[in-house]
This record gives sequence, structure tokens and C-alpha cells, in this order.
Amino acid sequence: MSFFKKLKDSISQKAEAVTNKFKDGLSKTRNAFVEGIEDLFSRRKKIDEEFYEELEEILIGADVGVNTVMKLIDELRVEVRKQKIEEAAALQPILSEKLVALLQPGEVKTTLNIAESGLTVILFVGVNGVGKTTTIGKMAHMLKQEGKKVLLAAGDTFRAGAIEQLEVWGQRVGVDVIKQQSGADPAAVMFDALQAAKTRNVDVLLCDTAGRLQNKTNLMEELNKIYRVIRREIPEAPHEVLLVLDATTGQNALSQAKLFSDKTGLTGLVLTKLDGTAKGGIVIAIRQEMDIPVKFVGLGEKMDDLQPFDSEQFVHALFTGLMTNENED
Ligand SMILES: Nc1nc2c(ncn2[C@@H]2O[C@H](COP(=O)(O)OP(=O)(O)OP(=O)(O)O)[C@@H](O)[C@H]2O)c(=O)[nH]1
Repeated sequence: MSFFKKLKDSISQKAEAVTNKFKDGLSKTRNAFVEGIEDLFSRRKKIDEEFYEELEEILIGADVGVNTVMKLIDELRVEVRKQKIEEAAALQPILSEKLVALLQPGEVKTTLNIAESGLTVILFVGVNGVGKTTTIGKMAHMLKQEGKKVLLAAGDTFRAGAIEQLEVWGQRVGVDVIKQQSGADPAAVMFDALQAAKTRNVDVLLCDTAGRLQNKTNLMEELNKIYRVIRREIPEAPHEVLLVLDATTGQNALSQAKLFSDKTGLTGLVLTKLDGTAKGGIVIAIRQEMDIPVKFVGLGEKMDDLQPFDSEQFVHALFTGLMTNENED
């Protein structure tokens, strides 16, 4: 069975609506990256050095990351020699297969770690403006749809307007927000939120945190204090520490991921605004350079625009419709 047929079969088990969401959200990346590849494959029939060079340029331009691109091109060269491929077209499914392989999470779990019983605490970290508050709102909506009782903690007491912004999302989604006044100690807000979550029999507590990076030491100290407060109440919490990254910042998102992963015990990444960039290849770069899985992607500003990340769906959404007939839906 061909690679695309296998991929399509596995995708068809999953909801069509989700696949369509990925397709819509990734349209900018499709237009730039995939059509660039498609154009290359249609213009160049033979595999030669210029072909590899152009492919390299397209992949680097989509923010796949130089190291990963070099590795990928080397692997393609090996396949070309091994399988004695001469026509460029024959390389296209192999390229897609390699892209899926690059995105595979390996041993790491990509689903949310939810406590078997009792309260689950999820902490969101990340610099200002990456889409943290929006992601919390969307995730609250998603968990509520799954029948869970959700509570929000307004732990970003630093940025003017952050508490109100979270409250707006709380109202929109229909979940309560535990807050104190602006400037309050975030650890104290967490303490209040944990007490409230326990007495109200909440399933999942989603905690916002401040995102200022100009003062890294303080930020990390603040996070450590928050951890201590949470662990005193629930030793196995936080069950997730999710770093929110803005995909439109490209390689900068990768640097942020490295910076935070050193200090904060991250368990997963959320890549927002994928709909707003043509450089969706950053997902591949992050997967390759970090041991932490991308667990969710943001594909728009609306409530239901947060999707669990699925590598097969991602590649399928990028390539369907642009492939040969065999591969179309
Ligand atoms: N297109 C698009 N926009 C998004 C997405 N996620 C967030 N945004 C937008 O990004 C902007 C910043 O999002 P916020 O949630 O305010 O960012 P934040 O990280 O909470 O900011 P701080 O509170 O300063 O840390 C808002 O205008 C959001 O609507 C996404 O997946 N796609």
C-alpha cells in the first residue's frame, strides 16, 4: 500500500471536521511551503544538485531549521541512490513520509496528562503576547465540551489588563476565574484557586502566569514559588506545565522553548497562530530540537480553534489536494 493511501486510511478514522480545521488553519503554510515544493517537483523532472538546492531553500524558508533540512536532504540522497530513483516525482511521497517521521513524537506522550482521580492542575507559561490567555480560554472550552468542570486562576498579576482578559474568556466559555487585584502575589492567587477548586469539586484548574522575560530570574523564582504552593496542596501537581509559543516568531519560538525548558520542567508545548504564518515548518524544527512534545496547536482566534497536535493530520492537511490523483480525498 502506498504511503499516502496508508496515511489517508489512518486519517479517515479521525474526525473529518478536525482534518478540515487543520487544512484551513495551515493554508498559509500550504500556499508557501507546499506549493513551493509542488512547483519544484513540476518544474524539475530530474533529480540533480540544483533540485536538492532548491528543495533545501524551500524547507529552510518554511523554518524547518537548517540542521533538520541538512539531515533530511542527506536521507533523501540515500533513498535516491538505494532505490535508483531518477524522476523527481518519485521522490515526493518519500519526502512526505520523511516529514511525518520527523514529526513523530517517539516515546513521549502527546495527550494531556489528566489525574486519574481528583484535581488536575495545568500551568501555562510563556512570554507576553504569545497567546497564553487565549489558549487557556480555548482549552477551558475544550475540556468543558468533554464534560469536565474547569476553573481558571488569574496568575498573571503583572501585566495590566491580563486579569480582565482572562475574565472575558471565562465569561465567554462559562467558567469561573479566581483572581486577586493586579500586582498581588501570584502564588497567593494559586493558593486561593486550589482551595476553590477543591471545595467546588473542579476537575481541571488552568493557571495563567506572568510572561515578562526582561527579568528572567524573577520570573523563574516566581514560577518556583507557584510550584511550591501547588505541590504543598497536591504533591503530584502540576500535572502539566505547558509552554505557549507563537509560531509566527519562527526560530525565536525555538529559542524561547530552550530557555524555558532549562528552568521550568516543561511537559508540553502549545504552538499558537499557526494560521498566521507561512512558516509552519517550525513545528518540525521544534520536534527535532526539543524533547518536549507539541501537544496543541492554535489555528485561529475562536474558541474551538485549539487542536490536539497530530503529526499525521498535520502532514495530510499540508499535502492533500496538492498531490497526484491517487492521494486526493
Ligand atoms: N490567528 C491567531 N491568533 C491568535 C491565536 N492565539 C492567540 N491569538 C491572538 O494573539 C493575541 C495575543 O494573545 P493573548 O492571549 O493576549 O496573549 P498572551 O500570551 O496571553 O499575552 P500576555 O497576557 O501578555 O502574556 C490575541 O490577539 C489573540 O487573539 C491563534 O492560534 N491564531
